Amino acid sequence: MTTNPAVVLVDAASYAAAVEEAAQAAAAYYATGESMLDDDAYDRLARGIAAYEEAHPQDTLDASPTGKVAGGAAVGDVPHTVPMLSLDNVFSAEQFATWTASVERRIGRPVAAWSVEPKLDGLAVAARYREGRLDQLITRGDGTAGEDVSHAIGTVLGLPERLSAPVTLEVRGEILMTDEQFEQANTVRTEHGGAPFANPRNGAAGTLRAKDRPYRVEMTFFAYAALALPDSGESAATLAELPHGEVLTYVAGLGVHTAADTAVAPRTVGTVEDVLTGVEDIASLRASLPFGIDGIVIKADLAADQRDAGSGTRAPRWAIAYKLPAVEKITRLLGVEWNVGRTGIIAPRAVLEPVEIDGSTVGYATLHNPADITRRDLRLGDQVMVYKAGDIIPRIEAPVAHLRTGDEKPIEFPETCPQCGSEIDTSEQRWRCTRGRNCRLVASISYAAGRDQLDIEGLGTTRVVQLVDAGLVADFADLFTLDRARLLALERMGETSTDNLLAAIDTARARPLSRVFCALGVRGTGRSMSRRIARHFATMDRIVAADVDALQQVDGIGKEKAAGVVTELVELAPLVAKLVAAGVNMTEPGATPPPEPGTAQEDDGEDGGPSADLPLGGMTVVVTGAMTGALEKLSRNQMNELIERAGGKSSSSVSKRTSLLVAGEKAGSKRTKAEDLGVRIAAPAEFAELVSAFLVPEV
Ligand SMILES: NC(=O)c1ccc[n+]([C@@H]2O[C@H](COP(=O)([O-])OP(=O)(O)OC[C@H]3O[C@@H](n4cnc5c(N)ncnc54)[C@H](O)[C@@H]3O)[C@@H](O)[C@H]2O)c1
Ligand SMILES: [Zn+2]
Repeated sequence: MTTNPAVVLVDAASYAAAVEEAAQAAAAYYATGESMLDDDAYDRLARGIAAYEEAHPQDTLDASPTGKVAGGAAVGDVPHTVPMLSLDNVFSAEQFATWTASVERRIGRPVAAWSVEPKLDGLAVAARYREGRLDQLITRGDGTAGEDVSHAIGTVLGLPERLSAPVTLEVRGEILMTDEQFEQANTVRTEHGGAPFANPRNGAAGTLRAKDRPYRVEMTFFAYAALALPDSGESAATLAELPHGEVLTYVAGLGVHTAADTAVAPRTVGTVEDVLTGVEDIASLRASLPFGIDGIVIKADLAADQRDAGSGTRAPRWAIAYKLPAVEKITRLLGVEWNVGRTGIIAPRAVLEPVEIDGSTVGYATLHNPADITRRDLRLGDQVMVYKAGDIIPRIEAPVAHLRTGDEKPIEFPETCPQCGSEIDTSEQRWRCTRGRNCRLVASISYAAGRDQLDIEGLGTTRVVQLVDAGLVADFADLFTLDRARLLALERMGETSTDNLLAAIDTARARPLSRVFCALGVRGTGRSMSRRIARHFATMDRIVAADVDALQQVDGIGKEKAAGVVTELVELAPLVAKLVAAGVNMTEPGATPPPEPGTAQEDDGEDGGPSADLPLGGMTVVVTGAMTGALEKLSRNQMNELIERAGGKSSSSVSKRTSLLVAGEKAGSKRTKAEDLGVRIAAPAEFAELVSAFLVPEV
């Protein structure tokens, strides 16, 4: 397990700036939970500060967070009877072994037993019980004194107002929000016009201190220690002598909540090896827990071992936090995509500024449903807290509302199905395309009939929906065998429109292979890639027969894409067979197939391959502005097809590698750029002449 690198501070000025930033962040973090940094960013800053101080001890500033509980930021006026300390950290099994050795050296004997428990990600509080009644709730503060937050008594699950026995003692533990409580809290807050909490920890920090709110939100307490108070009486001796594990059992018996009833219950073990097994167990359960943990705490279990190890000013020497990598980062919400599933469910997905979390780069997060977006008050451009642990799909916890600039924009919801264009059924929380399971079919047929594919005039989405709903087509090959009489029976299909449609479909039967292949909708093969594939293989048979290696011969296809295409083509084989049977053209005019493997390769003496004799052989051509003359009627896609038929490569942007810019009227920035770069520029008429032999009327 590794940690992210520390911030590197190069001089006294950047050190001072870092100290100030850390102090501000910690103050915000402990007061309201509204820090501008995520924990990982804060920890990297704090480590950078500590490293600088180690190299330049004389420069150390008073405000430095190093060695202080709560980074020196928290305050309070209720003294603790025994300091409430922080914990030192280790990040690996090796560091842990080094630490145990140092404890054992200090106490002069092996540690008798270890307790292993979750490091709960909330905030520490001390709950003072007098004769079984909850009397006072105090925060950790700076470790020596904390704030009185007794107003929160009664709002925290697991911290009963009455114990099952009239004992006097102080229970210490963590107050947090479970995932469910967090969701609940943000719902209530946004309903009251408030800003959502960025994550459960901030929610707990903000809620614990808040008074006089018009609503109540619930939190949960987990005890992890108990100690005697001055008037504890005879239980004082018991508490002072019980091993840690038994203290937890004792407080649980009094009715206080501990982690014992969770999947990561505290355990007591004898060896370092068993500790590490426990660490792994807890770490592996992290993603599935209904509350957040940020590590595992390991403690010497026996009171005598703890006493002999003692404590420093910031942390005890008998306990350590085995930190787990940060699973939350702040990043920006760039956009929302709406994807349609197999059954027509329309699911929003957040597009994020890519951020590294726990070793992987996260660029997307789930958003459940539109109501969820509204409820969480997410806006485009928001800084958001993103959570990703283990194999779970990354999710947005909440916007970091205090980082808003005012430039955030509302998220727009689609008005029609983003896949097929039909109406959306918004009656349930999860929106659904009214075409349901047929949505994909409608979309794939509409795509196949589209302008850049088979270009079937008169076959728009509405008509496709009609054909699909009437059960006349189950894939786009069925278009070619439509029955005139059944078409006539449809609503709004008179003789003329029926015959026009059938004629348009018949014309489409003769489209070049590049378009027929494009119509299949294989992932990653849009217009220009389909043309490259069709020109390379010349016939559908060869495309279908191509293996991963053969496909990689096509410009722009890497191993991964090739494998994807091969797999999809296997699935599409029945559709292709149906198209062949329907008499659809399966060859690319003018393309020469690659030599069959095994046959002697003909050497034409040029490395440019077959395209070398063509007028645009080896050239990269960009088209801009309005085409005129012989080229006037050609769409941009058809222009690109023409360029490729004539042996060139079409591109959409001008660069140093552009060989020729075809610039029509109203050519703008591309022309200027070509002039700047000295790229050859041709007018449409000049270009038409150059490629006249390839200017065949489009079939
Ligand atoms: N984002 C920010 O701006 C910001 C600012 C300051 C601190 N922080 C974060 O706070 C952390 C440091 O805070 P810290 O000093 O509170 O220390 P800590 O969270 O690293 O560890 C000590 C605390 O762990 C808690 N704890 C949880 N489970 C426990 C258990 N089973 N037994 C004992 N203790 C347990 C206790 O509250 C204890 O005080 C860092 O992770 C840092 O990233 C963030
Ligand atoms: Zn749809």
